[in-house]
Amino acid sequence: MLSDAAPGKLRIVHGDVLTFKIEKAFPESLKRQWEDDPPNVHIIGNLPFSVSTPLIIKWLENVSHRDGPFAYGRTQMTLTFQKEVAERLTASTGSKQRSRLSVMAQYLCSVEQVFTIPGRAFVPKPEVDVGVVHFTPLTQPRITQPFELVEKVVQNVFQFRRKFCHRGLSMLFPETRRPESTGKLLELADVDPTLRPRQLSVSHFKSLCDAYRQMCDEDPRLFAYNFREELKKSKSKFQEEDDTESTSLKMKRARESTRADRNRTTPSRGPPFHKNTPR
Ligand SMILES: C[S@@+](CC[C@H](N)C(=O)[O-])C[C@H]1O[C@@H](n2cnc3c(N)ncnc32)[C@H](O)[C@@H]1O
Repeated sequence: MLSDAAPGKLRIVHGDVLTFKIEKAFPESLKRQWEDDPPNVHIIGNLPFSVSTPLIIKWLENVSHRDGPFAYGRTQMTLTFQKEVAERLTASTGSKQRSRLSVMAQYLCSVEQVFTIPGRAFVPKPEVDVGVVHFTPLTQPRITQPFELVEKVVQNVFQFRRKFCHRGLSMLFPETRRPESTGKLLELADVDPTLRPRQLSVSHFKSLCDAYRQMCDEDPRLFAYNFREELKKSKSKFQEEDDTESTSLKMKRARESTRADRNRTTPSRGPPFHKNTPR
């Protein structure tokens, strides 16, 4: 109905925004250089919250690779989120809402919460208020390391959000050399180990990512290290040891009970009888 009312001006595509190839949806002529003003392509979305949060992570990665919707240049986005998520996306250093999402969004984009829509404005009324957030990709990202590396550092720091930042950072390194490597990282980055994750600015994260990159270049196996896998391996090793121990314990118990059985049954059979002994 809408596209009939605006012939040639409106095209409605029925599809899944998570898989739709926006980079093929508009004419090539709309493409701009990255450093130019944003192109005449604007993404506006009011999606379910279960879609908008994974989508913004995917789109931030696209910003860093300059592909997907950002093949046209610095495509701007205006999207709705649950108010708390909107606050996390825009949270400044030191604020209570400061999180992984704040750093990942702000190192790549200028992010602004434009307004809040009260839940009562919707039918049916959602449980929460809605935040409208505007993103413009930066001409120069504030951290120049690969997205995957930044994501790994930021994620490790924020997994212990109430502890000092050295706690989360230490998990970037294998257990056997955790204290020395964490010390080296913090020294190279010149970051105070007793800062809490939410006190770290984007430039702190830049220094940490640059230092971690230097350490990964010195030891090419380091980036692939994942403490969760180490934990899983050592858990399954303990489990195996546990299993072996309980198997040998079971076998020992079985041997003991057979022996006890034998001892218990022998007397019941009575003394070995002699042929001539009357029974
Ligand atoms: C909150 S409603 C918004 C409706 C309308 N756009 C508006 O602003 O009033 C969310 C809409 O997103 C659609 N939707 C849900 N998941 C989607 C997905 N993966 N891809 C595209 N649309 C989706 C739903 O069908 C629903 O129409």
